[in-house]
Amino acid sequence: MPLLLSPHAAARSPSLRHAPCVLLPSRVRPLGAKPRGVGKGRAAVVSEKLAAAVEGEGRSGDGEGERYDAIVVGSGIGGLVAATQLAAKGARVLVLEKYVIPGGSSGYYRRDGFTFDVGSSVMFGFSDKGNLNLITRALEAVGCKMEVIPDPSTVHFHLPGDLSVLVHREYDDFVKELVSKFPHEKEGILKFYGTCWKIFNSLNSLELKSLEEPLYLFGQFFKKPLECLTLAYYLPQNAGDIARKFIKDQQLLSFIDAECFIVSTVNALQTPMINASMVLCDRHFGGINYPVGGVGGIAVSLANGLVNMGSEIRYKANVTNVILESGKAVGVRLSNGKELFARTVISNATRWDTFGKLVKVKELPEEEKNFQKNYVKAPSFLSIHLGVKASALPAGTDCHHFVLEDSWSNLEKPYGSIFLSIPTVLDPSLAPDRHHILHIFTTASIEDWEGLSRKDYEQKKEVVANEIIRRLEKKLFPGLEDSIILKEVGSPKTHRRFLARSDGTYGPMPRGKPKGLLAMPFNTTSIEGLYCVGDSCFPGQGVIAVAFSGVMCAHRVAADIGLEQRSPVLDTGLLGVLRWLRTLA
Ligand SMILES: NC(=O)c1ccc[n+]([C@@H]2O[C@H](COP(=O)([O-])OP(=O)(O)OC[C@H]3O[C@@H](n4cnc5c(N)ncnc54)[C@H](O)[C@@H]3O)[C@@H](O)[C@H]2O)c1
Ligand SMILES: CC(C)=CCC/C(C)=C/C=C/C(C)=C/C=C/C(C)=C/C=C/C=C(C)/C=C/C=C(C)/C=C/C=C(\C)CCC=C(C)C
Repeated sequence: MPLLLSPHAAARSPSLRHAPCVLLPSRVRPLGAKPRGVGKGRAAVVSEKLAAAVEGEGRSGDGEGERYDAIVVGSGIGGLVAATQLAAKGARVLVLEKYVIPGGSSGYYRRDGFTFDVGSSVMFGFSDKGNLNLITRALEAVGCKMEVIPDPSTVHFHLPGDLSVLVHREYDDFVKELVSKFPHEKEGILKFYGTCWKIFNSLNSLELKSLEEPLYLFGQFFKKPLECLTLAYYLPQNAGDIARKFIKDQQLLSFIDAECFIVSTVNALQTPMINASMVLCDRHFGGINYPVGGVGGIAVSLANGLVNMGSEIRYKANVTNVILESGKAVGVRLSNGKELFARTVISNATRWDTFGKLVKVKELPEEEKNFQKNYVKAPSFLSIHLGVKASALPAGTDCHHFVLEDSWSNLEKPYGSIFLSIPTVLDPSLAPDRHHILHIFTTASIEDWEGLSRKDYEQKKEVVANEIIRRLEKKLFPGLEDSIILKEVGSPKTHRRFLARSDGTYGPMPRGKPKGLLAMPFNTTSIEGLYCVGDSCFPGQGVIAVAFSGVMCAHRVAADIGLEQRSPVLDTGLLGVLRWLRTLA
């Protein structure tokens, strides 16, 4: 019978708590490591170090009295990339994670032989070419390489009016498929996606570092003037406006809305053109690649790499305050009262949590008021993890699906559209033999789940999840319900609690129609020594997006603590101009 347990409860059991050190890393090959079974592999050594860190036996005891170069609050991909990039530049970093394993919404949990990804299984940036393979590069920076499985089809869209579009890995196949559905819009299709390629190629030609660091930024303008000007031109623009220049067919425009919605939780008119171009092209350029062993392996590898480079990560370390001295961030206080000090503090909590909870100031800084004027918390989501008998899926089933059955007007409504990933199509090792994982999620807001008794809450999870499963059974997989052997449902409250995200939010979304990415804050904050990283920083939601925010943050922090070149005069000028530009949005 279905189990209704918190999906994250698994990681609290002592045996599973050690799982990432023993099992996931066995699928992670540090660069140059000996094959397994030849001596004591480096992976094993790294794993032991992580185990020690998890147990609180890291290199420097409890760390009280020490002063780090940077303390990172939170070990989401944004926080881990910032931490590992800094460690690779020679900084001494301490990562403090409230939960028991790394990864945040890119974590994992195991149950009854199934390895579930907590969040998305659609991985961009994991190829071996170009400059935008930021996940591959982040791992390489700490000496790791993960084996990946190429996904032959990015997403299979099942849309109103029985419109079915499969996004093939090969761009030409995708265009052929789309043109076959909208032959009268062939030219518009080529022009819209062609514009995306122009932007993507510009992005991919740059060496990606902090856009808040003038020596780098001006250097890039000098080396790649056309590409930088192209990006500057599209920075304040949105995908929906560009699409409307070339395309008239309303259904095709709605398809582009759905394309944008799955990466930004808003329609195309609200999705920055640069972000849309990034995902609509990288899926064909580098392709979508799934890490063998599950998405959770990325965070475990980064945490391993961090420890291996002489820095630290501590779990069950709940930061309650950023300590300010004369208006400067100098350290953090934990819920157990311990204080830890550093030259800089980097928060991977959302900006709402950072400035709503961790930083105790009388008034919200202007910069944050501006952020909250432009962005609201996107709804949270309802997630359903299923273990099913393989017989439920027809042969050749694609890995990722997006389902919106009846009306385009439901696209952005709570429970309106359904995201579905079946990672076992690519990596069968995630489930017992002859079984699959179905990870289903749909947007839902926290208000809908508050104020219920325990019994009503559990009942509601069961009712809402069953309705979503019924819809999938009707649209895609007849007999699905009878094939379920394991079911776990997470509500917005689950996500708020276990991901430590305000209202369980999926990320920031524009309050109205944004000026592209112009209003999105970078990593510095109005508090000296305090930086933010993650999806409430430029360029927003997405694992690869937060990885970029981590790279940018590490570069800016490294310059500020003297590990990279800087010019204080140019810094003041550029940061002032960027602050002013944000107020124009
Ligand atoms: N929002 C979601 O639920 C969700 C789902 C799927 C994928 N994703 C992807 O992941 C991205 C988010 O990555 P991210 O790097 O911004 O961060 P994240 O939210 O994934 O991770 C933040 C980490 O910080 C920890 N944390 C927060 N407050 C803390 C505190 N006070 N003390 C100690 N630890 C604390 C959390 O436990 C969590 O592990 C999203 O943009 C999205 O693409 C998100
Ligand atoms: C500095 C100024 C003002 C001007 C200078 C001009 C200049 C040089 C600008 C440079 C800009 C740069 C470098 C911008 C870089 C932008 C990048 C790298 C953006 C990346 C965006 C990535 C995104 C948005 C990725 C999103 C991915 C997501 C959300 C994936 C998840 C998918 C799902 C949740 C869907 C699951 C789907 C199914 C169907 C199951």
